[in-house]
Amino acid sequence: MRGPAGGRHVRIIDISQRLDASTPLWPGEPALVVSHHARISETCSVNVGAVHMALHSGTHADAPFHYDVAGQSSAETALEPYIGRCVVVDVRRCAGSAVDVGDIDWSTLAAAAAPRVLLRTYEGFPHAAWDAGFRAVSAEVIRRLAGLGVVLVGTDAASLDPQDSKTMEAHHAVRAADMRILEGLVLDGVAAGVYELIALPLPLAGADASPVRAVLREIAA
Ligand SMILES: N[C@@H](CC(=O)c1ccccc1NC=O)C(=O)O
Ligand SMILES: [Zn+2]
Ligand SMILES: [Zn+2]
Repeated sequence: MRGPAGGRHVRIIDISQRLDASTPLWPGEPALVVSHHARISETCSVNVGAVHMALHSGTHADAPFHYDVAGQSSAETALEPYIGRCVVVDVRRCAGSAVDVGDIDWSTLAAAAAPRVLLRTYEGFPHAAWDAGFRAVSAEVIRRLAGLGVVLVGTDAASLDPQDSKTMEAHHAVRAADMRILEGLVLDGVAAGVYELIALPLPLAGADASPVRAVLREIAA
């Protein structure tokens, strides 16, 4: 089938938050501002804008530099982890404050043979307000995923570690296994299963995170 752009028609599921002044922010972070320093008028032929945004707002990729003083910035990190086969795992029934080893069906996960794992914790993404009680991920889950060869872990929560964490155990387990992280995904209505993920960080020099436009493509059966 041919799509509007003339290419083969594949269903693309956008799993990115919309970025505007009401996008929920980590407490104390600066609000997103898109400003315009040129406006179409009699003397100017174009609109031209600039953006000011917190790097851990919206759907984003943490760069290793976020949790490692010697880690790579968004500009330096390889892109391979951010494109390819992934599995969406439904952990909505998880009862604790963090996704634990017992909340995951490991045999189904291993059978998916996907080097990228996205965890769906929310029934519905909290677009209207910051959710301080988001569900973190235990470091043991990260270690188990690393043991299966997973190179990227994503979550619809704001972070892998609890908001008040001082130890950042999940992030450090990610660092130990040199994995990559996506946070703030929107997985509402996304069925558990295997997809192709595309979620590329921008080559922002020195940045500890980058916004991504994260999408899933359905894999033809
Ligand atoms: N750990 C979070 C982000 C984070 O820690 C953070 C983000 C913005 C402002 C402060 C933060 N942490 C600090 O105390 C993350 O996983 O990306
Ligand atoms: Zn982050
Ligand atoms: Zn993080």
